[in-house]
Amino acid sequence: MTILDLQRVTKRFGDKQVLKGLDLTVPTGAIFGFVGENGAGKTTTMKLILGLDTLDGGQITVAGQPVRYGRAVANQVVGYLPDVPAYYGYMTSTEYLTLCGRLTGMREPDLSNRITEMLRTVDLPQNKHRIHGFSRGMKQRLGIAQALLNRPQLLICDEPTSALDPNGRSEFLKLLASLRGEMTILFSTHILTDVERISDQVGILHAGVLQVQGNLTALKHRYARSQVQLKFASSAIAQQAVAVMGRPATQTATHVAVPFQDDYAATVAAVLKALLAAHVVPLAVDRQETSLEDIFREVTT
Ligand SMILES: Nc1ncnc2c1ncn2[C@@H]1O[C@H](COP(=O)(O)OP(=O)(O)OP(=O)(O)O)[C@@H](O)[C@H]1O
Repeated sequence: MTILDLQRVTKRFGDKQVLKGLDLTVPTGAIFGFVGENGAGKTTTMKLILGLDTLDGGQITVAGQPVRYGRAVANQVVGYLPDVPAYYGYMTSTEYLTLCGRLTGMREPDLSNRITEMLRTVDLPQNKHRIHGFSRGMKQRLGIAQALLNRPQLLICDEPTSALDPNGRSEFLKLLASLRGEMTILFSTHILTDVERISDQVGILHAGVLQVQGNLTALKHRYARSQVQLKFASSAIAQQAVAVMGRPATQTATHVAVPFQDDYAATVAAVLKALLAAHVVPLAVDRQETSLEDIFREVTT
């Protein structure tokens, strides 16, 4: 089942063609990490999904319903957390959520019950504190409470962790992960380790199209690069190691990566033999795993 489907979507601002025929499919129930360089068009794509901007070409459907600019049909099933949520700072979180709920047609007593439930979900106290005194992390959590108020099937978050410190990020990711199974989540980010931590699906936007999309584990398998990684005490020793190895190797500061075809053990044995013969001793030897960052670099450069 697919909750979100973009087909051949194009979008231009002036003479800049941002989206050039974007196809994107998000399976129901996925946590989808949407990544791309600055200016790749992630926010633009999210605004198009929300019907907040006009499509130049192509089509978007959310839960089987076509999205049209300015029409909120699809928005009844979508919750949105913008990159910089705007609040009325003089309100308390309960007052703010009450306003949001009323604007979307929620009524008492469902609204009050839902607000209590959502504040508990995002771990915010139901008290008289005004939003202007909230930390960035608390504001992001309030943003999620607002986005979830209307029981969306699809939650869209635009760079939700970029302004948070490591603890705030970790808590926020746990909150998103705790929603798994209740809804589908599409979130954009530059922090690839965040995607690796909670996403099962990933899409990499580059040059106006999705260069790669799919299950993260399958992608890592597909892009797996077989390399032995060696660590040395200094860059000078690493450089010396490359010189005595007699095989292709890439040095990055104190590390040297040696590609191999099939046999990890045989490669390590041959490399160590050459190094020890020259009295060059590595501090560590490891098999390099493919990270999302490796895949990102490969498809965007
Ligand atoms: N309303 C607009 N008018 C003109 N240009 C725009 C508009 N909105 C976006 N752009 C341009 O479209 C391109 C894509 O912007 P967008 O914000 O979608 O990228 P992004 O991938 O979200 O970037 P970032 O990661 O930096 O937030 C950028 O070059 C941006 O300057």
